[in-house]
Amino acid sequence: MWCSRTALHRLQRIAVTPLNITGGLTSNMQREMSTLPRVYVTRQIPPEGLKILRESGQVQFQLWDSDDIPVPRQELLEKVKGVDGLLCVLTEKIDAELLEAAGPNLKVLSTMSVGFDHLSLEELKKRGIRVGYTPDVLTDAVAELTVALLLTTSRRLIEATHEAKTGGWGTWRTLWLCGYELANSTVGVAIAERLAPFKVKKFIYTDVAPRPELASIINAEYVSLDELAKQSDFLTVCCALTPETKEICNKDLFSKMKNTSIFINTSRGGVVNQEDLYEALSTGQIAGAGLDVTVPEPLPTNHPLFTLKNCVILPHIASASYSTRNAMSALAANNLLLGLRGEPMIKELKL
Ligand SMILES: O=C(O)[C@H](O)CO
Repeated sequence: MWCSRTALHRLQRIAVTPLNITGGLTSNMQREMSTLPRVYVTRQIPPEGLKILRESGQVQFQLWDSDDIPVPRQELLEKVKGVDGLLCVLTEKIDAELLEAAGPNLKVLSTMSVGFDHLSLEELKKRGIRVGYTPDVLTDAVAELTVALLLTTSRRLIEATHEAKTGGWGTWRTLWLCGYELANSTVGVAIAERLAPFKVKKFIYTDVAPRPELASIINAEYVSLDELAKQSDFLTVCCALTPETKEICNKDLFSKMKNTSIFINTSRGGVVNQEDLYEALSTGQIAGAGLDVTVPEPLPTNHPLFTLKNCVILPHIASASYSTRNAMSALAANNLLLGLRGEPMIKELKL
């Protein structure tokens, strides 16, 4: 079903169901719609984004009308043929095969994500396709979840509720289910503002270069990755997955961490070598890990990491609040429309 605002408004008057839209169109309406840029949306995105697309009057779009399963690859390759714009989520691999299938009309790709490791940037650049993405609008939700995951892991909340529910709760014991406190700790982070009230002693961070404007807000010290590993009581990872950061959290890094340290990852599973992490957790090299992201996703339920009491695993929900997902959806829709109009996007990746 291809939708545009004008056609929809007129159709409301003749009260047909959406599925009958194409059949109910007059030839004028069909002509009007057929001149609009065609867009394929690979997921049933949250309502704010869909509303923007629908009411823009600027595009006709078709969508994979489900949030429960991703569009099958074969279907996607068919649907993108000849489109001018594509709005995708992080489950779609946008590579040479897909761009070939889409053909030369494709001028704009908009992903409803801050991460872009599912996009082949080189192939997009080669074809002059502009790329929109959704940074910033999810920062609060991700920071909140990171704090929740950090506290859940360090204070062993999953183990504790399990014990309470399954009869493990005997007498009050002096060291039972003890964890690690944020108070007086050193935290290597990008969520520092959220953690400041917990009386953290020191914030440290690493990046390709110091970021004094940001660091000064929270009084964080720039250190090397080695120092970050050595000093952090809580180490949180929030970098993009790129060839440079692939498996940057590996045996070498874990071996430098204190065995009382907690490792948190809310970025991409690919920045961690999971075998090395399993080793570090099971041998007591580090105290615990909280992961919102893994390789693969979903992580098979028989994966060794699930057997560890000191590993808390969430199903990639860091940005999952209603308001944030709607904001991401709206930003992705607006990026797409601006791109198709040849205007600067609100958030555009520099290729
Ligand atoms: O890349 C993103 O936008 C996030 O991982 C989604 O939660």
